Amino acid sequence: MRYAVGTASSARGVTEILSGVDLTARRGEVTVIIGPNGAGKTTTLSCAQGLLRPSAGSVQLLGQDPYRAGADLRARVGVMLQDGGLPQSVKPRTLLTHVAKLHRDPWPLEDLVDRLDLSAFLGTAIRRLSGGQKQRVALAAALIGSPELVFLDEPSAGLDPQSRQLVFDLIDHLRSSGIGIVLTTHLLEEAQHLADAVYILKDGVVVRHGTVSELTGIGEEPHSHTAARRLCFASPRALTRTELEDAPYPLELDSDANRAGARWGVPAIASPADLTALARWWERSGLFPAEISFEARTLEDVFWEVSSP
Ligand SMILES: Nc1ncnc2c1ncn2[C@@H]1O[C@H](COP(=O)(O)OP(=O)(O)OP(=O)(O)O)[C@@H](O)[C@H]1O
Repeated sequence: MRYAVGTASSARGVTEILSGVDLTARRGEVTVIIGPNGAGKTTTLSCAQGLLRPSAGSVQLLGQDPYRAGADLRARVGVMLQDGGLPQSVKPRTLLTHVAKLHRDPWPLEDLVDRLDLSAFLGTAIRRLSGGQKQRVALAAALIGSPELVFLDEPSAGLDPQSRQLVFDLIDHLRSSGIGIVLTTHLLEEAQHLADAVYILKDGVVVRHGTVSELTGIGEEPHSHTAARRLCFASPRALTRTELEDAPYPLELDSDANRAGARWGVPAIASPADLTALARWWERSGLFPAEISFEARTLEDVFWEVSSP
């Protein structure tokens, strides 16, 4: 799909926000969209939900065009927006009970309350709740209708570790119940942990997509000769600025300081030639690493690789 908006600021009067997003989310899977601020994640979700109409391409939501579809389709989809979108003067119990009544087969309220630990503030007006409490109420509101598919825009933003775990457990439960989940997050560790499929968006374009294993080159084919690896080495001494600038690849400092014994990471070693380039740099610098190893690459490594200019 593509999505363009008319603005006064651009030369042609139109700004294209999404210019090549091809995304499929499956039932019983967690599809995670990641990307820097302004990449187009929320816009993608809004088009997928039928809140915005793509200017080109098409969107199918449970087999229908969400922009034209009626209330029947909306009732089958749960949505948690980034800004909550909750009525501020209402109490969570009133809100959830009301929304439940709009659905044929709602999620039992007490079960949702337990899973999201809402009981302590069910009777407090939403405007008086903390940010993390509001997030959990917004998630409950997205789920109370027992949707077949849910869109969650940064569901764990601002949550403390315990609440985040509750949300993870609930997402696992949704997945194992066969519900499709599409979510955005800035927490790459969370994306790596939760995702069945990952889409990396940059400037309105999907620049990479696949399973975590496919993107990081780990997991399914650990001995694949083509998969990039992260190399770590322990430096026998601190590296000088000139040496760092001369390195054939950007180095990441894994230790707390650049000193003797510090560990350094090289994110993507993809071939023996890359190793040779690194060894040549060690030779030029008179460095003989005390230890060299390969590490599994993370989604974060891939993210930095594709988001650097
Ligand atoms: N109605 C609009 N008119 C003009 N520009 C818009 C409009 N809506 C969004 N944009 C721009 O589109 C781009 C993508 O916005 P979007 O909210 O989809 O990004 P995002 O990836 O969700 O960002 P974040 O991580 O900050 O939430 C941004 O540059 C934003 O300023």
